[in-house]
Amino acid sequence: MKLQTYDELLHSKYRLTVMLFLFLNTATSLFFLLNHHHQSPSRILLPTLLIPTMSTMLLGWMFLKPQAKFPLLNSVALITGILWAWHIALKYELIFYFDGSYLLISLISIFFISSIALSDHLLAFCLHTAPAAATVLVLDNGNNLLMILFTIALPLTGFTLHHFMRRRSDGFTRRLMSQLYEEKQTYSDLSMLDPLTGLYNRRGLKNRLQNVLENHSGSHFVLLLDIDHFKAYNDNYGHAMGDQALARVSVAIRDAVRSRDIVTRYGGEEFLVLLTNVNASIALKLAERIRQYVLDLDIPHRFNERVATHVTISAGIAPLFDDDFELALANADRALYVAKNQGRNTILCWDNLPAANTPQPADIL
Ligand SMILES: Nc1nc2c(ncn2[C@@H]2O[C@H](COP(=O)(O)OP(=O)(O)OP(=O)(O)O)[C@@H](O)[C@H]2O)c(=O)[nH]1
Repeated sequence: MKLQTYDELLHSKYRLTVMLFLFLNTATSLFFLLNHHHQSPSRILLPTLLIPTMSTMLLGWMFLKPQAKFPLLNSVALITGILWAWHIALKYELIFYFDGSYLLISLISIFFISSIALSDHLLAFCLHTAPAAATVLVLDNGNNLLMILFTIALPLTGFTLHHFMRRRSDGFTRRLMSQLYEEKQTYSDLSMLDPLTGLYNRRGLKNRLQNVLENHSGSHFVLLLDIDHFKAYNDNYGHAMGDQALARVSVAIRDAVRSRDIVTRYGGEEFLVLLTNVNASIALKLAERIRQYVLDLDIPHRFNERVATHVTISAGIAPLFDDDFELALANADRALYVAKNQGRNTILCWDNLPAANTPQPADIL
């Protein structure tokens, strides 16, 4: 799960909260409307009519446009809270006997809606309950002060504590998510690199190649490079020295090309460079520069028979046509094969191969 999807989850939770809140307000006000006494003046119906009208309109809008920005929960909570307070005040005028129960029941109803729908939204909870609580306190005129204060304080204290606990756990989840995401990113990056040389491995190449091909721009060349007589180097200088030579050759290759070129350790002592957005003559120049840089490393190699007394490389180069990487690779491989046969420390371009030099497996020295 990405951070983005976690945010999406929170967003959809918020949307459901708003919808639940609107639904509960609609249901409660409809209940009051249905239980309306026929002899009561119709003016007391006004707030009870406004609540479901506003709520159903917002609900309908949220259903029809699920991607749209939702109404601010705090504003909706405050408006419905004021309408409920108005409803309580109007209805209180009609009650001729008073034992405090009407005000308490009204207050508990408002707290009931808030507790179910707004448990994760302390501010909206306060905005929705405060107008009714203040109205009840004023209308009660101190007769049931203790009882009303208790009815207000108990849920409020509970919700405040709940809110802070929730914020702590949300913060923890968010930090954990971003740490996991960063670690995943690091492992993903590392899985694309060769540990000995720090160059891309085949997986890294595949990933980068995909990006290059998606951009559809320019012409690209595949350059396949192989260290000459490396088996003899290993056999005579040891595997550890062989590793060192590989690492140094990798640096030389990386230094010789441009930052936009993709340098890969393609096999043991074989490298692949994808020269991007380049024409044939520049591609050849870059390949030649690699050959020279490797030679300039002056890594002694007495067993590089008939080539040089230092480590050298041979390379085959081929253009990437029609995004067909496999074909370009096969052509570069063919050119490399011929370059090896022509004496090594050589760069050969695929379209310059002499016809007679069609490679045969037995030709490899
Ligand atoms: N030190 C070291 N050697 C490696 C590594 N990977 C492959 N090699 C060696 O590279 C050598 C490749 O030898 P070959 O494929 O026979 O080719 P070559 O001797 O370079 O001969 P040509 O390519 O024909 O010039 C083998 O001896 C492998 O053991 C590595 O990571 N470290």
